Amino acid sequence: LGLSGSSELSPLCSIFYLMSVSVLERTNILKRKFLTLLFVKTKWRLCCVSVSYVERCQQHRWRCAAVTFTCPDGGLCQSWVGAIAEQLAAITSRPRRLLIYINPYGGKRQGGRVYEQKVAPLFAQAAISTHVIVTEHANHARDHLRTDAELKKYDGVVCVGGDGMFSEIVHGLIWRTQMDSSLDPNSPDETLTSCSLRIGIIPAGSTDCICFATVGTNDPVTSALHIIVGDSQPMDVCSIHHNNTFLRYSVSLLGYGFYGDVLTDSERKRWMGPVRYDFSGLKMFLTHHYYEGTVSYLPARGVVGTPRDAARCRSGCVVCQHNGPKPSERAEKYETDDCGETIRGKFLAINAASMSCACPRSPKGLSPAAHLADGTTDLILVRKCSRFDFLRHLLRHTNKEDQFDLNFVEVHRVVRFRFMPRHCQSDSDLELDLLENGKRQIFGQICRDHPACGCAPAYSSWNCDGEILTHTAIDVRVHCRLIKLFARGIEESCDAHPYRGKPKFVF
Ligand SMILES: Nc1ncnc2c1ncn2[C@@H]1O[C@H](COP(=O)(O)OP(=O)(O)OP(=O)(O)O)[C@@H](O)[C@H]1O
Ligand SMILES: CCCCCCCCCCCCC/C=C/[C@@H](O)[C@H](CO)NC(=O)CCCCC
Ligand SMILES: [Ca+2]
Repeated sequence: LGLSGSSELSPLCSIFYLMSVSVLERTNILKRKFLTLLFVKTKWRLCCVSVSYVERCQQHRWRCAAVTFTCPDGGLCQSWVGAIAEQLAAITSRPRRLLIYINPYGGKRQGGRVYEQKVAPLFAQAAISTHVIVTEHANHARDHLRTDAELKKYDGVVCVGGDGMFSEIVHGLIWRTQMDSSLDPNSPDETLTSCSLRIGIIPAGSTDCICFATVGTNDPVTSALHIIVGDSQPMDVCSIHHNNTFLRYSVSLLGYGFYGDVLTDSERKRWMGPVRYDFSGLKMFLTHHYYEGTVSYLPARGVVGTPRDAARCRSGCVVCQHNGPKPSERAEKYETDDCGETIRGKFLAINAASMSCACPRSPKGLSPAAHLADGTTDLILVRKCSRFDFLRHLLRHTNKEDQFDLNFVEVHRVVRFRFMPRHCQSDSDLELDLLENGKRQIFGQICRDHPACGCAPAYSSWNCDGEILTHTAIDVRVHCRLIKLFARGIEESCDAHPYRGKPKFVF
């Protein structure tokens, strides 16, 4: 059966479960329509073994397929089943028990249906036991993971929802892990402990950028299959602090200015569903606000790769392997005053992308050459420019042109950065600010909504993986490979893959 050695990437594709391996007696076969043909063709008393496996399809999608082997001898058939069962039991990376959180209100509100119809049957066939919690309010999953969940009982945690739901799981798990290690999450210099439980994402949100950028598609069945085969993909996480107080973690986009404003505006339009981002995106593009401030950053040293590379982070990425955490280096403390480079200016957007942030809206992402697990984030600064130029920059996220090849855009690969909005910078600035704010408090809302008056707000908000941050002055630090996903990174072009399409069986 081609099961000898590691079956993970055999020409049979990944034979991934045994639950559906069944020995069917003649009477059963008669009842099953799909096997009628088999029965008709065969004259002997018949035994069958059905083996399910993963088949690669187009655009990084995976599907479950099955092949049925027939055998005239019941004893031989049982020994096949025994041999396959032994091979599967030897694969320890596959999860047996999962804790699952479903957000019934994410994206198009289809999370519950998607799970019941597409995912639960696969988990059942794969003999994975599940404990399912349908969340009742925001932060339900995070708080349950922080304190109540009996994590020892599980091999992984799965969220059914979007990036916001994933963020809840990340916050719950990281917090719990640091508490168990007696670490202080409020200290930005703490070397955090990596979470041992892997996280699975069944995409059912509006952007689903973490799923898209780690799997290559937003497809619940594909994600379920990556969980079942026990894939593992480490991921960087940024911690965000304000005055030595922990605010949040970020794994994808941390954006001030344009993306912060889009998020703030779109939250008021949640009832629209995913299309809210298009409305708010257009509105904020027309509003064209810029923000003043100072960005200081520590460039990533001794790493391979730059944000302008043509190479992409793909399954088994050598850049991630090379740059992964090295005990002495990653424990290094950066002195508070040593913040490498400083840039002061007027920005339409300040974005930090810890991974590509590829999503259906932008298939190559905000920073196409960013890496999932290299311990760095790409800091993208878009300076004040004309609407026309900003549109050129934005549109380049959706085509093959380089969005960084513009004189008002710069990008740096960093391990830590800080942002200080201009009006927070000094006492004299603060006085000026108070004076200006007096006017703005009266006109603030009007000015946000009526840009024609020419009075722009002084502050934007940070969009942290789709959540709004409460502070503008922040200190951001990358923690290399703090979490792991049930994923393997995007595989090289599926169409060129030797195992794509119908597998060939050698008997
Ligand atoms: N039962 C619930 N009721 C209300 N809100 C919830 C519930 N469960 C989770 N949430 C919150 O809903 C928010 C959005 O959910 P989710 O991320 O699943 O979808 P989305 O925002 O549409 O997608 P995306 O994040 O991909 O743009 C999350 O921030 C989460 O905290
Ligand atoms: C006027 C022409 C505009 C063309 C713009 C195309 C640019 C698209 C880039 C998309 C980058 C998405 C980054 C992902 C961020 C997620 O962590 C976050 C949570 O789901 N989503 C958003 O904030 C939602 C952000 C949606 C932004 C539109
Ligand atoms: Ca990274």
